[in-house]
Amino acid sequence: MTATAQRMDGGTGVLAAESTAGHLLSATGLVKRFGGLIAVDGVDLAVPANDIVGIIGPNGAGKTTLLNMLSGALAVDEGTIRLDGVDITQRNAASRAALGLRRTFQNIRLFGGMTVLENVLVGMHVQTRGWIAGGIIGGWGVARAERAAVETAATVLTTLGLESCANSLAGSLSYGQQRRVEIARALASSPRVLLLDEPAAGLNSAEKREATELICSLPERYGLSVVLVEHDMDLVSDTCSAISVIEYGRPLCDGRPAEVLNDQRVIDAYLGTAVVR
Ligand SMILES: Nc1ncnc2c1ncn2[C@@H]1O[C@H](COP(=O)(O)OP(=O)(O)OP(=O)(O)O)[C@@H](O)[C@H]1O
Repeated sequence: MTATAQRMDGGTGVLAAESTAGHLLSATGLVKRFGGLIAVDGVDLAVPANDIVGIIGPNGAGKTTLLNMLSGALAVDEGTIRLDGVDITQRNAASRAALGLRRTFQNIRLFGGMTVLENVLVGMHVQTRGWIAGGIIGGWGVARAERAAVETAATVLTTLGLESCANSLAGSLSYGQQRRVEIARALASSPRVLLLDEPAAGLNSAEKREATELICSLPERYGLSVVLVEHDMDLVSDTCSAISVIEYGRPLCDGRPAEVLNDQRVIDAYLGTAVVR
């Protein structure tokens, strides 16, 4: 059974506005205003452990704003975000990252003039600082902590099929490989929840298939949950066990992919035609 098939058959996630308790990541009543514009208006989210949930909606619906609030890049105007039951609403992005909430960006943000390995190590700095401090206190020495970080980064690159690119400049890689490096960079710090903002944007169909396989494999391989914002409905329906739809910042509906992607409200607001599966 492929990773995709496993998700389609075995996903247990339920994204339910009425029940966010007991989930790894949950948000209730999130609101974000930009002046007079309400970009996110009362959105709830419930992400079970080891699951993949999707957030879809038309351009400008508020999906990236929602991810920015979850990651801590944007302050929340109203609402509460909890990670494993702990209220993280007032914590900044670095603090949330240290607790295991990591993200990738819609626009690739690699350092093109640095190697792939260096990019991954930079992304691990929140954790490596801890390792280095622990190393000094425990008598390890900085060099050993740094070696451990390099080994972890190299292992993630190998797992993602990027070992042969480790010493290449990130800017010299194909678009698909760069997106993969972004995910590797987030994975190297052992996140508990990974927020992916349009990971298939700009990919060709072969790269999209690879991205689908990779995303499907993440919960089992890394013991994490994924929140996926994406416009590619094949990727969404092949990876997510539950989808939430937002329109004009407000929740439109949520449920399993087959239900949501054939819901007339979603077809009218966003898809145009049903996605029959
Ligand atoms: N920093 C900001 N200042 C003012 N308005 C903003 C800001 N960021 C987003 N917006 C507005 O908030 C609304 C939601 O934007 P957002 O980028 O979250 O939508 P989206 O669903 O991610 O869109 P897309 O699918 O095109 O990426 C839009 O009307 C956008 O113009």
